[in-house]
Amino acid sequence: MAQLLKKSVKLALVQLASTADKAHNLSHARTKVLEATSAGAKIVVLPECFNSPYGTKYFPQYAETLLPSPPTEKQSPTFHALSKLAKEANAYIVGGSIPELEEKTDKLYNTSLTFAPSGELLATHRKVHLFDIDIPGKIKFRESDVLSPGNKLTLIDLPEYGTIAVAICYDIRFPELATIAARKGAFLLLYPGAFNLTTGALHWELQARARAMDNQVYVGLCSPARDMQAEYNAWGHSMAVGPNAEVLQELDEKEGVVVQELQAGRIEEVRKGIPVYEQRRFDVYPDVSEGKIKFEG
Ligand SMILES: NC(=O)CC(=O)C(=O)O
Repeated sequence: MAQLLKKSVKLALVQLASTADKAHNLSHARTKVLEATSAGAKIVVLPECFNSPYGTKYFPQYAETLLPSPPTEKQSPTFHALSKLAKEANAYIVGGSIPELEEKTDKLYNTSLTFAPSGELLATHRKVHLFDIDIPGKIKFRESDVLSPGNKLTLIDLPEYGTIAVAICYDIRFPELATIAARKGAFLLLYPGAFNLTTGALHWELQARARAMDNQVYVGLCSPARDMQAEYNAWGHSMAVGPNAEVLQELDEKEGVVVQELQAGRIEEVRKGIPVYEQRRFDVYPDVSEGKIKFEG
């Protein structure tokens, strides 16, 4: 059987310290991405809301318009900055996420853009599951007060390496997405995400390792660096997890870059050792990757 990851590749998770200044954030992202690609990374991931503060009141203020595609420089400076950077860095860039305004409907989304080394936009993922939680005395957050949810799963073919899946933060809590992506052949699940001091301590590593373990694939989580002056304090701890659910590398809460080699053949080795892939009982329960699944917007 063909290997899911066709050849070994270095993945970079760029944990950025972002500010309220979008232009600064974009140029800082460029510096850190080039640092990662100088270390050999060919797939580079940025954090959720990497060019703005994270919070419902900021989404309208920082939103960019992506449709019709390609947008003008004025409609989306981030689209153009990332496209140019992918070309300059000669790498795939999974551009974390940005607030998006769809002008036609006046709806806002939390959206991730992935670019090829040619600078071409390969895929757009709008966060499917909105982050609405209320843990008394700890944290209340309601993305749905201002955002609308995306309506599709996002699988992206990187011709030299194989298929990756991109989803955003709270999406990781819904294992169906990960399972469908893995059964459709993804070797890597990527989640730009900004957990916080409450949920990060509880679930960040657990979610990453669980998605890797359930599916025997690589998982990458990329957070903003923690800023205790900001209203929302991100957890940090960007991490790369292997197909045996082992944490391969993890940052602390400060700015930093993980560069991790993903090994061709490792997924198959893990699946051979613990062959749950062949032991599933779809005669007893349904296969969630079968049936009606939306991949197109
Ligand atoms: N910020 C998120 O979308 C999700 C999160 O913080 C959590 O699931 O916890």
